[in-house]
Amino acid sequence: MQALRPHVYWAQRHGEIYLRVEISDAQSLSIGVEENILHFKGQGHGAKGENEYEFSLEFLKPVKPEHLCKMFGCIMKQKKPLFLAPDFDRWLDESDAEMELREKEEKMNKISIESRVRKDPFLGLKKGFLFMYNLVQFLGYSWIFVNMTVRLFILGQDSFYDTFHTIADVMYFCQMLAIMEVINPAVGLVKTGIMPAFIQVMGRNFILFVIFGTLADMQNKPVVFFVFYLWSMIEIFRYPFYMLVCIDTEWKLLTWLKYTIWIPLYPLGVLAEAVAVIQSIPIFDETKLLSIPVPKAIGTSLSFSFILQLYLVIMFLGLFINFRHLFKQRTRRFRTKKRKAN
Ligand SMILES: CCCCCCCCCCCCC[C@@H](O)CC(=O)SCCNC(=O)CCNC(=O)[C@H](O)C(C)(C)COP(=O)(O)OP(=O)(O)OC[C@H]1O[C@@H](n2cnc3c(N)ncnc32)[C@H](O)[C@@H]1OP(=O)(O)O
Repeated sequence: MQALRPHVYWAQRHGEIYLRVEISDAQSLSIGVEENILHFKGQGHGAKGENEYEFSLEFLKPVKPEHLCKMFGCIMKQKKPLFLAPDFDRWLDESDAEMELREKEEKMNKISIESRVRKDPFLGLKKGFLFMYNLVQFLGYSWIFVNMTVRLFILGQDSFYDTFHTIADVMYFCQMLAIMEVINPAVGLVKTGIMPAFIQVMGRNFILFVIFGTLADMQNKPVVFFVFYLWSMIEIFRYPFYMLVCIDTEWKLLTWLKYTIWIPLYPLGVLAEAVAVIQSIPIFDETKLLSIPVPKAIGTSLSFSFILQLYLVIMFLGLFINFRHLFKQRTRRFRTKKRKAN
């Protein structure tokens, strides 16, 4: 008895080929691959009633028997045999297939990220700590910003002259606490570089503790107002943004502000700090405060103003490093968001 060919439905997706052989009550099935040829043999109820059915299919490339389902590209070498029909139930056109592949990849990525995240038993504690840290900073800087704004409205320009005496204690507290921003990436609490945080925290603390803190003559200058106001203006957006990060939430407007408002504020902040440094130079020269003693052959002492002139150069280097860092962070943030939206 000559074996008959069954109806075979064929569908191909990116990494898989589906062959559906239309035989019911199939028995004595023998399916195998030799090099690039698939052999099928079986008995059952098919297109010509109860019979033995068999067919062979030649593919373009050899197929390992253990990888029967792992074939790529256009795999059939011969012209489509007459008994082979497309299986539209499983059929995906190219864009569907691509989309399915992308969805699969995204699912796998999500699973791998989730499993990595789940591995950290202290994650809740870390997030709780960061949330509290950001909350305290937010409250501190909000108090500074609101206080300065209210005083500006009530007293006008007069408020410029006693900013330091009204605000300094809270600013000292917030800026001391901000040292955590260097420690956090150092101990792996936040995944970012230490350098930008170090530049910012040390730069600000230098102005606060050395320039304003040690010179009483600097404390009633209007420049204090501008420095403190510019610092607090970014922080009232930055810390609530971080707080939301800690509870896996996002407010789009806040994200946009956090990643955009530094563009005018950072250069203005550095400019205000530079003005403060320049204004302090004659005071340090006059008072000889913090001057460094040198061997008598060279002179009596090295004025601190020399260090300040050096600091002015370092400051613009710091501005350049951090501006570039903030710009990169911004591009990364909005590029990732855009990709997610597409
Ligand atoms: C005596 C020696 C001195 C030596 C130094 C001399 C240098 C002198 C130069 C001084 C120039 C300083 C001038 C400066 O004082 C002027 C001003 O500040 S003016 C006001 C305007 N300022 C700004 O706009 C700056 C704002 N600051 C920042 O954005 C950051 O503080 C900065 C350190 C610059 C960058 O921070 P970071 O690298 O952490 O970037 P991101 O904010 O994007 O965060 C990265 C990821 O980490 C997560 N993260 C970070 N911190 C926290 C936190 N506290 N809680 C929770 N999560 C946190 C964040 O979410 C990011 O993760 P993801 O991307 O997944 O969201």
